[in-house]
Amino acid sequence: MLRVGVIGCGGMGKDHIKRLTNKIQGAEVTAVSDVFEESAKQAAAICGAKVYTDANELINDPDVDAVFIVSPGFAHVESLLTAIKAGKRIFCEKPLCTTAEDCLKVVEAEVASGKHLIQLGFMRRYDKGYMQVKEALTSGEYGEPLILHCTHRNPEVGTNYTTPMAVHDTAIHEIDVLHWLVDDEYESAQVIMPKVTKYSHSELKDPQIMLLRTKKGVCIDVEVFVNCKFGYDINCEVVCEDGAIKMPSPIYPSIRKNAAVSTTIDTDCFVRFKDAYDTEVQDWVDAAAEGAINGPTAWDGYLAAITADALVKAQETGAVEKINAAVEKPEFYK
Ligand SMILES: NC(=O)C1=CN([C@@H]2O[C@H](COP(=O)(O)OP(=O)(O)OC[C@H]3O[C@@H](n4cnc5c(N)ncnc54)[C@H](O)[C@@H]3O)[C@@H](O)[C@H]2O)C=CC1
Ligand SMILES: O=C1[C@H](O)[C@H](O)[C@@H](O)[C@H](O)[C@H]1O
Repeated sequence: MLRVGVIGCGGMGKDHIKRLTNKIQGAEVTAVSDVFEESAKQAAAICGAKVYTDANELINDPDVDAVFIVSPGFAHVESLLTAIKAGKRIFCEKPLCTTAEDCLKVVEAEVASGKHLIQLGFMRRYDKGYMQVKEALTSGEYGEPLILHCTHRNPEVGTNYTTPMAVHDTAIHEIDVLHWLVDDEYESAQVIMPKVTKYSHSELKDPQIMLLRTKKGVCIDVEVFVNCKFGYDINCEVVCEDGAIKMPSPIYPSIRKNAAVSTTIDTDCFVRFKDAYDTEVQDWVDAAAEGAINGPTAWDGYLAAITADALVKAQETGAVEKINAAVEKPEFYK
């Protein structure tokens, strides 16, 4: 039984604790940590785990074999470096870190440890819809991908949510999954700012249109609209030489009533990607027995971060910004 310590007991943290406690085979939560003790106590009530307010103490607890990092992105780097030093297996929620510089520190530390320790929570690679699109692309039946049209729509966000977060907190999912889909790397980034919705606030330009070009010339547009109000609406269409592949939306009944037809749109990621979270976490637990990592790695997190940094710069300049890795991909990740 893999004994897991969870750092960060907020919305995602509690969702993963319930998952690890009630759904996942081969793991149990033995410790939880949060800087707000009450949050940790609430989480401990779910799983009967030990309560910490210091993440480093949890990481070094001998009853913790593996660490789940679900604190805010800015807090990931310290926990990652501490857990690598302690030789613990790690599942880190996205983003790996909020800057490419910090991601590189983590990559270098993991490589130096000589052990594959980190899986990153880019769960869309485990989503059935994205996997079906990738299967269609890999079949070769539709020729080369040319253009991708995507949306990432949230019903609403809080006043702590700022313009750069649309990139490193939200679009980071598209940044990772889309280059994986088309099996290519990014070359440049640009951001176009439409008229701001009345539902936004002074620190957030919303919506945004993010444009990415890959090294093979595939052009991608991602509409990020985090105050769309109508639902949690994730779409992806790949236009190819011999056809267009549209990712299926979640299936709900079509209701006819009062001379109208309606269906359901999810309202958050926890429902929309529930199966993907379950699959990625089970994969991480199962791989623990072999000391392997099958899912996205810290290097994937670094690649996402250099693209995110370019998009954040493009938010400010409005220009097309180049995307370049500071280092070659280490053999360790090949
Ligand atoms: N994969 C996905 O689709 C999603 C991923 N996430 C990720 O999960 C992480 C947490 O996000 P949320 O739960 O939405 O945030 P949240 O703000 O609801 O919860 C964060 C929790 O971490 C605690 N915290 C802050 N600093 C800490 C530290 N140094 N050590 C321990 N706990 C600390 C806070 O007190 C809070 O309880 C983020 O990295 C976020 O990007 C969040 C939602 C969806
Ligand atoms: O990771 C997530 C969620 O998956 C949502 O899609 C985003 O909109 C949110 O900002 C982010 O925390």
